[in-house]
Amino acid sequence: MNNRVTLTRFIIEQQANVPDASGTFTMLLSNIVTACKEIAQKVNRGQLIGVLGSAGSENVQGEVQKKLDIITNDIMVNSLNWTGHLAGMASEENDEFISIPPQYKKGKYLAVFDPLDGSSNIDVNLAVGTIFSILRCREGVEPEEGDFLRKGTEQVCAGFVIYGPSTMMVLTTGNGVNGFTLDQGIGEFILTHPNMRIPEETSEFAINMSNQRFWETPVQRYIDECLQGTEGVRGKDFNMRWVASFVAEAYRILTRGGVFLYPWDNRDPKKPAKLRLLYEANPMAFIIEQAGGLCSTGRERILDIKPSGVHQRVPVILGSKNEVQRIVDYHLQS
Ligand SMILES: O=P(O)(O)OC[C@H]1O[C@](O)(COP(=O)(O)O)[C@@H](O)[C@@H]1O
Ligand SMILES: [Mg+2]
Ligand SMILES: [Mg+2]
Repeated sequence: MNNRVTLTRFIIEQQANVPDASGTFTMLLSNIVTACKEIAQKVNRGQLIGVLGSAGSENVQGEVQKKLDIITNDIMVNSLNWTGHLAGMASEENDEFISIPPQYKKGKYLAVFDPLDGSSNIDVNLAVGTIFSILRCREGVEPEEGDFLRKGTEQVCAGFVIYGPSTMMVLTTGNGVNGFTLDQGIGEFILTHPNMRIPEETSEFAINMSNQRFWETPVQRYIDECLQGTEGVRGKDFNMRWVASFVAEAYRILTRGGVFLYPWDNRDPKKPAKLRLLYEANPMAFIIEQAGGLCSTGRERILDIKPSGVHQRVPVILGSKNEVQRIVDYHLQS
């Protein structure tokens, strides 16, 4: 007998425990899974199908778009807009939120996503990913921007897919975190990492050190103390990693602990933070907290922030509980 648990079976079994579940959410998630499998195929075939390189355009955030940023966004939008489960969508790659075409029914959920995270890594063949979050919406109506501006605590589901040596999906619906590996042979995600937990202690940090001179004092202090190793107040040596792919950093932390910082900095006064709240920080914060970690701006829990805009950016400090708490304490003391 085959005891492998597919993602589809996992979701259906979880929904069976929810009274009055209509199956809508299960079907929505299944559509996201299909989109991510298609993206995995494109990423994997790379230049064989001519998808690498720049598209020569800019997105709303003034970032140069890669061809794959656009291709993956189209895949997500076109896989989800017809299903009848969504009232609308918002994406990193679209200035305004995305309406459901008039010929299709509007549903009771909103999907927000970063279709290709870490896209600067695509041309150098390093891991990239897709991040998504599902929110509730007033049913059957054309949403307004305000419908998207919900606190992270209100997320119904958050997940990310990492297109690495293996393609994996990490998912939470607020009941722990589970990891699934895509079995290319049968085209199904299989539960391989049940109940992922982040160790509370760590001696590994991830930060873009090239921004050091722009950080605030609490972050300077924390990193200085890590670098002093056994000779400093921490009394132990730290290791450093920086993949420049949020999904890869988060996955590493879920697997072996660690702390990730993309903190506030004063490099560009118009852009004091890099990561976007709705479709990067919030879904990751939900996952990290569900796995026993913490996620903060340094001054505020990410999941408690009331969003002010669909593309709002926030400082992000996440990972092993005791380490994030230490950095938050340094902010409180400053
Ligand atoms: O290039 P930097 O400044 O190190 O920033 C890397 C960060 O930017 C991101 O690539 C932003 O995501 P996008 O690629 O979706 O814009 C994160 O994945 C990563 O953590
Ligand atoms: Mg991103
Ligand atoms: Mg992106």
